[in-house]
Amino acid sequence: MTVENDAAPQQHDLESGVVEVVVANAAAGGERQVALACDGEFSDPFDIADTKNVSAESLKRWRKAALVLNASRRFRYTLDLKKEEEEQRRKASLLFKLAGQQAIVLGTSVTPPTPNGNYAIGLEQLVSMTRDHNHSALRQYGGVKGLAEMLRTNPEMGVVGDDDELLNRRNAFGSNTYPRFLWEAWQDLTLIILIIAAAASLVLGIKTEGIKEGWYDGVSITFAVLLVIFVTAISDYRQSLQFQSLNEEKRNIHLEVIRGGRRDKVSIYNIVVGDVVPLKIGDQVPADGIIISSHSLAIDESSMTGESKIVHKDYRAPFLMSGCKVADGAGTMLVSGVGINTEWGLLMTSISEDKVEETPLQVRLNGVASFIGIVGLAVALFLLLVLSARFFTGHSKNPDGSVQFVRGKTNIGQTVNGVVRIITAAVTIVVVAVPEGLPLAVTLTLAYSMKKMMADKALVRRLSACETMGSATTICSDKTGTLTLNQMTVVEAYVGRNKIDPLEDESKLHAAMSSLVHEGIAKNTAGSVFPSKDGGGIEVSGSPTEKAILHWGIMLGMKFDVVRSESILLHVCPFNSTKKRGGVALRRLTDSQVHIHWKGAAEIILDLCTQFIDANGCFRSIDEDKAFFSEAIEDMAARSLRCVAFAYRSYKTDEVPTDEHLAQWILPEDDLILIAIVGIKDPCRPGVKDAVKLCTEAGVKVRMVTGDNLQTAKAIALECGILLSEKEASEPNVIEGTTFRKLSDKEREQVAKKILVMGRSSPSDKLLLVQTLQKQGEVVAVTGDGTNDAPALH
Ligand SMILES: Nc1ncnc2c1ncn2[C@@H]1O[C@H](COP(=O)(O)OP(=O)(O)OP(=O)(O)O)[C@@H](O)[C@H]1O
Ligand SMILES: [Ca+2]
Repeated sequence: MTVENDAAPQQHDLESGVVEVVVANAAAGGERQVALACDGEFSDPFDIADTKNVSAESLKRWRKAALVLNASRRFRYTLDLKKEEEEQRRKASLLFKLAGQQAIVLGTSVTPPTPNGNYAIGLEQLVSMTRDHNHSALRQYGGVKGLAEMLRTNPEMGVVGDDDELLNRRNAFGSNTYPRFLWEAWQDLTLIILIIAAAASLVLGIKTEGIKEGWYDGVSITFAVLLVIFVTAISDYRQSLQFQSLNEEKRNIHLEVIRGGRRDKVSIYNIVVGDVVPLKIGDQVPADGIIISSHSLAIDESSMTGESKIVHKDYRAPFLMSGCKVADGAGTMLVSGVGINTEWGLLMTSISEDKVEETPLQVRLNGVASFIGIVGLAVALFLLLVLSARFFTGHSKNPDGSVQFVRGKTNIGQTVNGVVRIITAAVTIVVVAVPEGLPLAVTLTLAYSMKKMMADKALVRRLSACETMGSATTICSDKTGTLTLNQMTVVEAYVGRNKIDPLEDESKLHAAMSSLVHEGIAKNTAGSVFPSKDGGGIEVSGSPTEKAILHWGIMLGMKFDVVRSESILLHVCPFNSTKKRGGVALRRLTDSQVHIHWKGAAEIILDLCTQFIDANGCFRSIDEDKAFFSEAIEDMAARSLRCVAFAYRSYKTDEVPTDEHLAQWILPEDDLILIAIVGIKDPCRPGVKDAVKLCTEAGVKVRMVTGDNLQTAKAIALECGILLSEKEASEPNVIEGTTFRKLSDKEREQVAKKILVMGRSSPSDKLLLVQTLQKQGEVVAVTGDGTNDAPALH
């Protein structure tokens, strides 16, 4: 699913932080989706935790099947998710090792490349190099550059990307899909007991009462059993179909690739070998590949290795594995393996899925049903023993008073009849005791509610979420993208002390000044500007905030490609939600000067500035004017604008770290010179006010927890009814993340309940609030669309 998010680098956040109920927003054309989570398991679509029932022996037994009946439905009293997850990770890492050994058998020696159709390298060589992380092979193929050449792709422009070429690549190297298997199982103790009982009744009935009368019991039990089996099977089958389509949807991540110099959004299934894919924090590595360029790139490989370990990747460790997450930094990769040819694909085909999950209520009811069944069985056995003992010791009498069994006198036929009567009584108890319909009723109810929610365009990933969500007492919602539309436009801008009005009017700016503005916008961005497909206009990619800023740059007359080519990037410190700023270091080609540009939350950047540039292009100390800038920011924020500031500093060329130390360079952020401040409008989502009101009336308290400026948050909260009046908008109802963080545990508990708006919160502040509320017995729902919401959602 595509999630547009403002917090810069997250596009597939949902995949990184999933999430119980996913509500697709119909109004936004299904493009935007909001995730709700309630206290549950944190897994992702590519997560090993999705898979169950893996064992070495059962590996062999997996069959492809569409019909999924739930295995071991009866004897699970609790959902031990933690343990399950651990187990799966263990199994996954085992498989991973096995796969590794397999690869070794394939041979790690470097085979010279053999041509493959249009390409100078064959599938086998690519696969073995990628899977083994074979550095010497990569070196022999000429590094990532040489490999790109062999694969007929350009590290900057990507593949040409027309349909024919993509098809060729798919034919030569496969496509990025892999077969999935469902774990077929149906085995249900109560039903088995009933089937045996039915058979027994049939035999006994016919034996005691003859064919004509005796079949009633047996056949009616069989009928009941069949009815239950059919209804359960049909509902499970439909449920599994729904889950299948849902999973497909969930896995169908859309991501940016560079094709023909443009940034295209394509489905993960359409990635081909040779594609150049930009990666940023929160993204998932969509296929196996090799790094072309990277800046502080760190990858979370826990989904592959089972150990939760963040690995740093650069030209020294250039191999990326599909299915892993980008934990930090940014980079671009060259795809060298897709689908079944990746480590992940291998794993996926060997692990089955048991998709039908149970809610806690279902598990408990199943437990009760099983328990009653077992008690019934035990009582029946006990009865059987007692009656048999009585019968064979001559204690049971016929209605006429005669003893039923006398040793030596009663003939075999009569004895058998007596025993059969006893067994019939026992079987009757079993049949009566087994409450088969109980779990079935719950399954049907849930399936029905799921269907209803689907009709409302809400995908329920975890059935238990419906139950838990129903008892939520409070919602912690993020702002950007959930309460607001995440459609941003710059509506106000200051360059130096000058308010730019109209926004495209650069005429009052000093030339040096506007060149710095252009440099800051075009170089310090994770977004991009490129000609649109039809050739006429231009397109802008990136997070909504980045897009808004780039659009403003274009309005000012910035030529993206020209500005980009005027300097070389030395180092990037990508934006993240904790620091709330991102920076780059660049060397200008004209005068070899090194500039370090920062861009981020306005008041935070302003605090780092010691100077600003005045109308004549001269540097001036900021001391006297700081109040002016602070006021400008406050004023924009109070009108619900998001404020972003630009600043820069120059740096001594000879102090720039050498190439091998460049990756570890911590960009200096003191003594900055303020360039510009912009106010970005992000309108409230229509209907939010009513939704908040509905929640409040239902007794669910809505709180806003946002990474944005407190004033902006306050203004939006007033707009959408989370804050009812200005009067309410004071501490502790409205609080900054840092203030909340610094409180003692005790104070925090007192404050947490009162918080309605929390601004400038880091991802861990969001989590802290949720945990504090949970500690007080609240059932907390979390909504969010960004990686900054992931810990709290989890
Ligand atoms: N690409 C960016 N570059 C620099 N600064 C940014 C960028 N995007 C956002 N900011 C700044 O960081 C702040 C956003 O922080 P964060 O990502 O934690 O919150 P968010 O996801 O936008 O909001 P919410 O938590 O409500 O969804 C903004 O107020 C803005 O000033
Ligand atoms: Ca958000």
